[in-house]
Amino acid sequence: MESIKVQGVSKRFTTKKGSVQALNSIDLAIEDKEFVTILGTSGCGKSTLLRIIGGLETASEGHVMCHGSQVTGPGPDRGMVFQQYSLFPWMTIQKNVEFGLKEKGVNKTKRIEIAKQYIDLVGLKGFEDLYPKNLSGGMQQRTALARGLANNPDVLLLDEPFGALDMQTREVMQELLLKVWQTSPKTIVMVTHDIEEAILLANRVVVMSARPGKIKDIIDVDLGKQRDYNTRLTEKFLEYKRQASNLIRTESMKVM
Ligand SMILES: Nc1ncnc2c1ncn2[C@@H]1O[C@H](COP(=O)(O)OP(=O)(O)OP(=O)(O)O)[C@@H](O)[C@H]1O
Repeated sequence: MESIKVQGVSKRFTTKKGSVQALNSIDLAIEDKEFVTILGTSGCGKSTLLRIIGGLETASEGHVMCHGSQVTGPGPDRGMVFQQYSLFPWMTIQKNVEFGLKEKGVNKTKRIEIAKQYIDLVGLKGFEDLYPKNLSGGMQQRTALARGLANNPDVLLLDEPFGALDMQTREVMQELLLKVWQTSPKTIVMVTHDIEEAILLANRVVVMSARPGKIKDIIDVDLGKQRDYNTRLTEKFLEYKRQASNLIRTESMKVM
């Protein structure tokens, strides 16, 4: 069953300084419980595409369907996690993770239980009563991920969620996300400019061309579901990396 269907989506931004064609005729169908990563050079329109799927931005042409309904704005069926973790600074970690559940009307006992479960999953047990400012960037990002997961949306949209993290924390978070997807699969669409991350996590990598963003190629990643850090060292992984790197290099040359 299709989860997301992007049909003929183009986007032009008009500002005082002129207009920018960010996306050009994007067609993309994402199956239920797929993990799709969107890879491309800086400025090719990755975030714009994700924001249109999330309903935070409108398409100039075309539309997006989510489980058969046209996307006209943000909705609880699509959760988003951004690079800037956008936590509420006046709320504790526990309250931040509970926030979406409260909005959905989940009763107090249940939401405390669910929030604790996800705080535990992202390795923040014991930090529940602290405020975001008391945590490192990596811990804040883990909180944002826990909040996104706790809401249990049908579709999780991730915009460079690990972009600001140091390499080691980033790898831990990638494995964590893989574990979550392996144990409770859901549709995930993630924007990244990290080729290895895109391959390690996804079952399909969408490679975009330089602006105006179009889909240049889609790589089917056949690495099985049980992946971990060592998967990066396999021949198959390196072959996907070669393929994606060549596509990206061609596009980067066009920009320069
Ligand atoms: N709100 C906006 N107003 C005007 N132009 C915009 C707006 N948002 C994005 N753009 C432009 O649209 C193009 C695509 O931007 P977008 O952020 O989607 O690219 P990206 O691939 O996510 O880039 P990066 O990898 O650098 O984050 C860029 O040229 C950007 O400057």
